[in-house]
Amino acid sequence: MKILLVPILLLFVILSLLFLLRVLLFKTGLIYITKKWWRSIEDCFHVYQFFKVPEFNENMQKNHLYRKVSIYLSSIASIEDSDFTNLFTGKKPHDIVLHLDPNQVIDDYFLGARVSWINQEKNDTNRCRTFVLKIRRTDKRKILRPYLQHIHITSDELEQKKKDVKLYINNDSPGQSGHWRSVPFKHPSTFDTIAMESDLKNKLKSDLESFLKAKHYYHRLGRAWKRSYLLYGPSGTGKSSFVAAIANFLGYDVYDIDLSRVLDDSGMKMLLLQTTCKSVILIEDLDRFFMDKSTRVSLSGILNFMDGALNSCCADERIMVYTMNCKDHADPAILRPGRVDVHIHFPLCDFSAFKTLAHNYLGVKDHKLFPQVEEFFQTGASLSAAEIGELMIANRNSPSRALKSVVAALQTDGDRRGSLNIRRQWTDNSSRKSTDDSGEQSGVFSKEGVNATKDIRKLYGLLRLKSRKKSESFDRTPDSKAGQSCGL
Ligand SMILES: Nc1ncnc2c1ncn2[C@@H]1O[C@H](COP(=O)(O)OP(=O)(O)OP(=O)(O)O)[C@@H](O)[C@H]1O
Ligand SMILES: [Mg+2]
Repeated sequence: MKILLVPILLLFVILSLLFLLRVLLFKTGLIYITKKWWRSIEDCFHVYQFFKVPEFNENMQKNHLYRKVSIYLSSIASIEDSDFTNLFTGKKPHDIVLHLDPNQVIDDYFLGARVSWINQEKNDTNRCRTFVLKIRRTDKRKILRPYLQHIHITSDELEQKKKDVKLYINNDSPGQSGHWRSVPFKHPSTFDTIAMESDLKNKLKSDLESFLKAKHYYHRLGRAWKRSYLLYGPSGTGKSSFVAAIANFLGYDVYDIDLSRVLDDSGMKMLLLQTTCKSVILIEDLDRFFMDKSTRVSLSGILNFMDGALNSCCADERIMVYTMNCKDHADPAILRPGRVDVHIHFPLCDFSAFKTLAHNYLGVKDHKLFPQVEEFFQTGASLSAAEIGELMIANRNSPSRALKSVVAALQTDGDRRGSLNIRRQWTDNSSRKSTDDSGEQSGVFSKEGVNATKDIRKLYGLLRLKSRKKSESFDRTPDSKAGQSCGL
């Protein structure tokens, strides 16, 4: 027995010592000191190359690579883990930016290799600042080019995200065409705040994302790298808010064209020429253009504008958005595939959109009045999201009162606009397979309805209750034909 006790005791002592050592290393920070020592020993066995990125070139012009490296280094994880770092407020509220201290060194890892950056600052009269990249000679051939490319791409993306979005408004005066005025774009609308079928919303988001990646594809086809969306539907259903959500999602500036202020077709061309890439170009209420003959722009002026026909450099990386209340008055030439890639219908509210609004505006996910509200929607009554939103804002302190006021408003929805909006569809024609390797689709993204006479509305509502599941499926409507015609 005694013979066994000694090794057990020994094992216990060894384990306790190891445990204590672990606590000592990790709790006191000795592990970092050990790692540092190990690294400096390791460094002795490698040959390094140094690459300087000075802030200015020999002509004292700014070196853009310096700015990109600075943006990139502020974003990498190792700056947060470094022994010390400078914290500054960013451009946006609550934004905190990390900056290297003079002569601070931080590590970065790329394709399994470790590189170091030194923020070299000379305290002479010119206060010349340089980033120095230290890279192992053995890694240089493998990673230098892709690493620099990675810095370019990452810093561009970060800049795009941080950029203040601007709203441009055209301001033509006699003798001065193509003049834009800008103001900061502060619209808070995002894809999360828009009440819209989540499937449709996700499809639109991925449509935008795949467009962004399709530069080479468009150029290979000899086409302007642009994507155009037609948003149509009754007033107050979220068309303008959706444009703001697109701009906020992409970080693109918005150029909002007021056709009544454009002097002529050449003014229209000048406006397009003055827009910058990475922007949303918006023409609101395009249907009014066909009814209101007072505008000085001709149909061909509009068509050329939509095509970005001047040349692809002034239509590249643009999202064109047109809004309308109704497509009926639009010239078919405007709606033809290529001019409008995607048609999105914005219907009046249905019960599911109402629930999203109740959640966003009142913080309510469920309520005893919901079944009553649903019943009204099923009998064809409906209101626009704007109308429901206003009622909810006015009664935001009392969800019950807010919902009662929505019920009362649905009760008095005399013209039963909602009955035109009964069936929900995502018209997605499988024959319209994308030819775009980025996976983009053209088509109609719509909720569309059928006409029902006043007398059968109630009956229809009951029937719909039974056949609801069927009507949720993909369906074809006159719009889906339009979608087919847009097919890629
Ligand atoms: N689908 C929606 N989701 C969330 N809010 C909405 C929605 N539709 C409208 N709203 C709210 O209603 C108000 C008006 O919406 P918006 O201006 O986007 O409508 P619109 O379709 O552009 O109307 P119009 O055709 O009259 O220009 C906005 O304040 C917006 O917040
Ligand atoms: Mg609008």
